Order: sequence, then C-alpha cells, then structure tokens
Amino acid sequence: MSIFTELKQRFITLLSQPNVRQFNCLSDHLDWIKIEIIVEQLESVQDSLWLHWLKQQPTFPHFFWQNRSNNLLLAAIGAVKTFSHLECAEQFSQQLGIKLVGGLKFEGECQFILPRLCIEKNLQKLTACLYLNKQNLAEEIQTCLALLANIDKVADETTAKPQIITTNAVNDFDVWQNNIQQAIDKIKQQEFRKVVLANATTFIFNQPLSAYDLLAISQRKNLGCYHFLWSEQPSQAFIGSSPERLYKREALQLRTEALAGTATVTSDVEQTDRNRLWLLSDQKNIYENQLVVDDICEHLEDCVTQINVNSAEIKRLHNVQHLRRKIQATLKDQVSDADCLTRIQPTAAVAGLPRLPATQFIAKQEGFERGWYAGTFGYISPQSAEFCVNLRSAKIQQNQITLYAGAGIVEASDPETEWQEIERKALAMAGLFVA
Ligand SMILES: C=C(O[C@H]1C=CC=C(C(=O)O)[C@@H]1O)C(=O)O
Ligand SMILES: [Mg+2]
Repeated sequence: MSIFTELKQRFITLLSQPNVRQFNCLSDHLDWIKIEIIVEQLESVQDSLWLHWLKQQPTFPHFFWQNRSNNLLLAAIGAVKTFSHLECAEQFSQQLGIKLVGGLKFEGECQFILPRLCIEKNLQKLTACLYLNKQNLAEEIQTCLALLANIDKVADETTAKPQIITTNAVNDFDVWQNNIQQAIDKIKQQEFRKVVLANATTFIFNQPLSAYDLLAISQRKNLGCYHFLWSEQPSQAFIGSSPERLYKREALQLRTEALAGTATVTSDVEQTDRNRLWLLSDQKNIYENQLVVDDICEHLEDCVTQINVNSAEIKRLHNVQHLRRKIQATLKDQVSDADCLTRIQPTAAVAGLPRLPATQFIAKQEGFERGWYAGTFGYISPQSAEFCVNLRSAKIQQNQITLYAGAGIVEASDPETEWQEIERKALAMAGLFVA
C-alpha cells in the first residue's frame, strides 16, 4: 500500500469517529482541531514523489519546501487560514503551537498559511496533519473527505519535451551596462556601498510546462540546495533551487550566513579548482561578501547576546561556486521570528547596503517587479523556524517561464563580468530545459 493510500484510509477512519470534536484538539478553548498521523519508519521513497503527488492534487494552494541538508521536507495543500501580517501569523503559530508555512516577497508582502493538509518528513519519520475549524464542523469534515478522496493519486513524470519558441530578457546588455554604471556612480557619491541588480528572462514554449516536473529534475541536479514551490492556482507556480539559507532558528540559537561572491564551475576540474582558489583571495568578491556580513550583524546587533562569524569557505554548486561565511548567534529572550525575518530579509546578498537606498535603486532601475524572487520561503513554529532566500528561481505561467538572476554590484564591478555571472546563475534553472 502506498503511503498516500495509508494516509487516506487512516484519516477517513479518524474523521468518521463520533467524538471528532474532542479528538486531538489543540486546546479546548481554541477554534481549531488538528488530526495527526505519524509514521515512524517510512520506507525510502524518491524526493520527487512528493512533487508528483502535489501535481495530482486539485486543492490549492500548493506549498513544497525541502531544506538543503535534506532532513526536512514539507508538502502542503489547501489553506484553512491565511495571514498577510507577520505578527498575526507569529501570534497564531505561538497560540496553537503549530507550524505555518509561507514567506515574504522581496518587496515585503507577507503570505503565510495554515494548510488544510500538511505532510512533514523528517528523515524517515512522516507526520501528516489535517486542520479543521470547530465552527461549522460538519461542513469542514465534508470538505476534508472530498480532499482525501484524491490524495492517493500520484502523477507520472512526463516525458514531453517542450520546445522554446522565443526568449526575451527585460534588460539587454546595453541596459545592464548602463544600470551598472549608474550604480557605480551612486557608490562613488556614497549613496550606497553595494546594490544587487537582477535580470528577468522569459522563455515561451510550444506547450505548457509542468512546474512539478521541472523542480523534480532540479532536485536531482541542484544538490545541496533548498527546493521550493508555491502555487496558488493551476498552471501558475513559483519554483526554485537555492543554495542560500536566510536563517534557521532552534529555540534561541540562530544560524544564518553571508553567501555572496561568485566564480565559475565547469566540467574542467582543474580550472574549477583554480577558480576556487582565486575566489578565496579575490578582493572584490571578499568585499562583496563582507558587506553582507556587515548588514546581517548590524541588523541583529540589538537582539542577540552573542554573534560569531566564521571564516570564508566555498559553497560549490553545479554551475557556480560562492564565498560563504556562516554566522551563529544567540537571540535574546522574546525575540520572535517576525523580528528575525524583518531584520535579516532582504540581506545585502540580494538587496544592498544600506538597505533602503539600495532597494529604492532596484525598484527604479531594474525594470520588473521581483515578487517571490529574492524573497523568502520557509516555516515558523514556536520551537524552530527555517527560511531560504528564493534565488535560482522561476515563475511559470502556462507555457512561459521567467528566470531571475542577480549579482552584487560594488565599486570594482565590471558590467561584462557581472553579466556572465548572472548568465551562469540562471543556468541552475535554464539548464533544466535548455539542452
Ligand atoms: C542575487 C543572486 O545571488 C546572490 C547570492 C550569491 C552570490 C551573489 C553574487 O556573487 O553576486 C549574489 O549576492 C542570484 O542568484 O540571483
Ligand atoms: Mg557577485
């Protein structure tokens, strides 16, 4: 029996019990019921199973998130409550003692949900939770039964190979060069020290694309990355495979990082190694990274009791390698995830330093709205939280995909080199469909 068939049968049995109102209540005085099923030893399945399951679920939104150390995977369908204010989401999560999933767009818009059904996999342990509102319970049970009717369906990975018809970038090289020159002028005039500029490239195909299939391919190719998918309706989704952690919190222990500074990775092992050594000693890249460290440390300063910055190391990916400095801190009591998110996001790895003039420059010059690109996805809960930075990502709408990639611009930046850098970063997604 598949795990989904097992969950379906067990949930239907639980929902049919006459005492469901009392069953597994979060707390007597609250409006919500949580019905939980735990499978301690899930047999090994491929990570793509959860995406192929989501692909077949008619209940939206869909949320998928897998951390880069691959010991936590979340797959959720439906929303019984949505939050557009971070503090409200945080308060609700604290009050009920539960996880909420979602994130923040680059421009700051907040979207968290309490899913109808949330499946969480921690290594071999699986926890599935169904949430129902106690008011109008009879109706809620019917809605859940309708959702459960379909949860044993899993899609096949398609073999279809959509063909590219046209490609169009928001900024061509001339515009890019001009934007970088303007950024460098502003840096010289001391309006800011760094700004991260991005491009958006849209590919139109001869047939619709499956976000689920693309992300499943990416899971196999972009190792050591967070993988995420957010879809509010059929044939539209935002997906990505990002190397960058925004932060991970366990109780008061906070782990974050400065990931910035880039060199190429190719099939030439020796050249890639020379690039690694060059990156570790290149002053422009070290400075680009240092500004991210400064930005994070400044924003966390008054809410931590200690903070420690590790020396630089290399985070190696399929097409590029980055400078990374890990940062550990202990939060003061009462510092919330709402605090952490608003302080850390958007870091100088995606916005700039100082944050405000850099984001104003981006909004004015870049020529498109970033939305979920360079935003963050993850979860909050009273015990822990974890978020990634939504890089190496794409928006899919029917037969179109828009890829996003950016680069940190400092005074020593060269437009041509930065252009090559964003082209290589875009390969994390483009490499999945461009032969
Ligand atoms: C902004 C992006 O990358 C950031 C993360 C790592 C290295 C970066 C850099 O070297 O410029 C960027 O700060 C992106 O991938 O779109
Ligand atoms: Mg760079």
